[in-house]
Amino acid sequence: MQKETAKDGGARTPVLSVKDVSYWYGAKQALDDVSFDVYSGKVTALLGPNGAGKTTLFSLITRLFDAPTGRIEIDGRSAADWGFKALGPLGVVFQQPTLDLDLTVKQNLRYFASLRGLKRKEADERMDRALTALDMKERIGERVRSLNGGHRRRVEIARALLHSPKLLLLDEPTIGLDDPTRAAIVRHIHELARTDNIGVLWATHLFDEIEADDDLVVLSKGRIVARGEAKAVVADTGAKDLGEAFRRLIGGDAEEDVAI
Ligand SMILES: Nc1ncnc2c1ncn2[C@@H]1O[C@H](COP(=O)(O)OP(=O)(O)OP(=O)(O)O)[C@@H](O)[C@H]1O
Repeated sequence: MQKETAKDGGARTPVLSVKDVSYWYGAKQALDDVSFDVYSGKVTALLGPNGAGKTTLFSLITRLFDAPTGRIEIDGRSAADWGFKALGPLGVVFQQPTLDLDLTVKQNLRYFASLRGLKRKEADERMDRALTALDMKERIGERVRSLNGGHRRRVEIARALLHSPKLLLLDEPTIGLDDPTRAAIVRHIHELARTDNIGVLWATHLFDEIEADDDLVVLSKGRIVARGEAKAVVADTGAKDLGEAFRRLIGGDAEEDVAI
């Protein structure tokens, strides 16, 4: 597994390591030799326009598909060697919501906790903690149907945190939300990464969701075109901000829906 030297001189081990991964849908290549790492306590933003390959990458990490080439390790374990056990340290929020609208927040979370094998007392404690971190504790008894989009998203994130994952995958979790709600979720996730030492991989096409200290992976047409701390990527391109850096990096692949 690749290691990286931290600023204090110590080696840090990635909680997610993606190495030389390629993927084809028939003759169409969606990912081309993709390699990067995600570290504990940090948000890694996966930035790319529509069609760059972000969802395909998430499908490979979560084992919805098998990677025909390369290796993916979560907390040092590859699913190729460990099967679905390798996914234990993983929490996921997919693009499409998957809550049961007719159940309350509590019922949804309890159901998920039981699938994860958590005992009732432990599940309730963790539920409490995750909902508090996301400012949703007061809504625990409400039916999900009565919540707005932003609050439903927070419940999904709380659910993904119940089993104390070391790695959290978020596939464009703020899609369809208004700006203040987006900003609140971005802030919560960055705080969670720091306080709970979780490695976060955040797929997005919105520059304002990325902080200067975040790690950044820029994906274009299935290939990584830049990788490093966001501020270093901006400095390396000589751009004035991330938006300009991104346009320079992806050139003709820039699309209008990639927003500053
Ligand atoms: N089931 C499929 N069959 C064929 N091609 C596909 C399939 N799914 C995705 N692709 C293609 O693979 C490439 C990567 O798609 P992917 O959905 O991973 O990108 P993305 O960055 O997640 O985009 P979006 O933000 O729109 O979800 C695109 O060119 C897409 O058209």
